Parts: sequence; structure tokens; C-alpha cells
Amino acid sequence: MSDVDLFEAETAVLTRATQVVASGADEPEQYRQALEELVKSYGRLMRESRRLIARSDRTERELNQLNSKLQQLTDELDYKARHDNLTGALNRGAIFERAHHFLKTTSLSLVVLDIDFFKRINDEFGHPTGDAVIRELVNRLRHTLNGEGEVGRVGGEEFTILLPGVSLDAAVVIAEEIRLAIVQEAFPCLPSRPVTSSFGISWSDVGADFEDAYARADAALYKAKHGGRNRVERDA
Ligand SMILES: Nc1nc2c(ncn2[C@@H]2O[C@H](COP(=O)(O)OP(=O)(O)OP(=O)(O)O)[C@@H](O)[C@H]2O)c(=O)[nH]1
Repeated sequence: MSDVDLFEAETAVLTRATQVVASGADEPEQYRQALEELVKSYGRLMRESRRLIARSDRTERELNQLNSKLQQLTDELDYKARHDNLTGALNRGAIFERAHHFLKTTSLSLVVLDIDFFKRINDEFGHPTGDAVIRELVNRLRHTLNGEGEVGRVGGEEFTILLPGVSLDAAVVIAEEIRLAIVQEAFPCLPSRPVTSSFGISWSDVGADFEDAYARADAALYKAKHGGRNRVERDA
């Protein structure tokens, strides 16, 4: 650290002026000189102060800009860590976390949904068409849910819908609406054939174990697949 006195010149001027006053000098010229030096120093101090204040304001503005950029990047990172980048739905980790969270305070209907024969779509029409089908399917899910529940992509062509506080019967009705929204109108990206999907649903009371809820919905999905696909099955 340097010991440089930033106000060395001003201190010297002040010391001289103090000495003139303390000596009780008779010569007006001595007072005039001391005053002149003080005025110059004071002016310089004011100019320096203004410059420093302007610089500190500028630094503060830059710091604020950097802080909001950092906050924006943090939010983007957080969003990317929790969302699937193909569809914008919650990713597997995030939707499971939401399910755990809901089950602490409410009952939960859990829907698992899987596109039927998706491998054939990929094989016959190519991976980009497969991706477009996945995106369109999520759009239809969202549109049908109209803000209710939460949608997650838990695997390639497998999705989970959380319906907190919704009964099993009501969840079956919602899943049926989604099934129809998918199958009834051809996908613009795949106009030559209908896309269908199978659904399994479980209902759990508050405090239930999520893994068990998921396993029961998955078993119902298995039943839907083996019962002919394009259908909704509930946990027995
Ligand atoms: N286009 C695309 N395909 C994916 C993606 N993730 C997984 N897949 C494909 O999804 C297909 C899943 O096939 P399977 O698990 O055999 O299921 P399926 O053909 O839908 O048959 P069922 O579920 O029994 O009706 C595989 O061909 C994967 O390569 C993805 O992000 N995009």
C-alpha cells in the first residue's frame, strides 16, 4: 500500500494559512497570499470532487447493468436446467420435483402419456418429423389443459401431467380430452396419418409416496398399450 497523501498540496496550503493567522502578521499581503492559495486549493478540490462523483456514478451504473445481466443469465440457466429444450415442458428432474412438492400438501392425479409406435414415425418420416410431432403434441397438451396442471417430458416420447387436487374420475375425463385433441385432427407435420397416444393414470392422497404413484400410473399405461393403445387406463 502506498502512503502517498492525496491532499499533500492542500495540507501545505492550509498549514501556511494557519501559521499566518496564528502569527498575527501585520502585513495584509501575507493574508492576501494565504487567501489566494486557499481559494486555488479549494477550487481544485471542488473540481476533483465533481470528477470523482461523476466517476463513481458511472461505476455504479455499470455495476447495476452487470448485476441485472448476471441476474438474467442466472434466470436463463435456471430455466434451462429445469426445462426440456425441444418442447419447453419441464424436464424429468423438474416434474418429479414438482410431484414430490405437491404430494406434501395435496392429493395428486398423475397422468403418464406415451406416443404410440413413435419409433415407426421416426423410421418412416425421419427424426426431424419425429421432433415436430413431439412439439405439436405438447402444444395440444397445453392447449387442452388451458393452464391447469403441469406438463413434463420424462423421456423421448413419454410425458407426465400433474393434476394436483384433481380426482381420479376428473383426471380420466381430462386425459380423454387430451387423447381426442391428439388423434382427432391430423398433425400439420404429419398429415398422412393420425398420431395416437396411450395414457395411464394414478391418484394419490396427500403424503403418498411419489415412486409408488408413478409406478401405478406406469402400470396403467402398460395396460393401455397392451389393450390396443390410443386409450386411457386408470390405476385399479
Ligand atoms: N424424433 C425423436 N425421437 C426420439 C426422441 N427421443 C427418443 N426418440 C425415439 O422414440 C422411439 C421410442 O420407441 P419405443 O420405445 O420403441 O416406443 P414406440 O415405438 O413408441 O412404441 P410403443 O410405445 O410401444 O407404442 C425410439 O425410436 C427413440 O429413438 C427425440 O427426442 N426425438
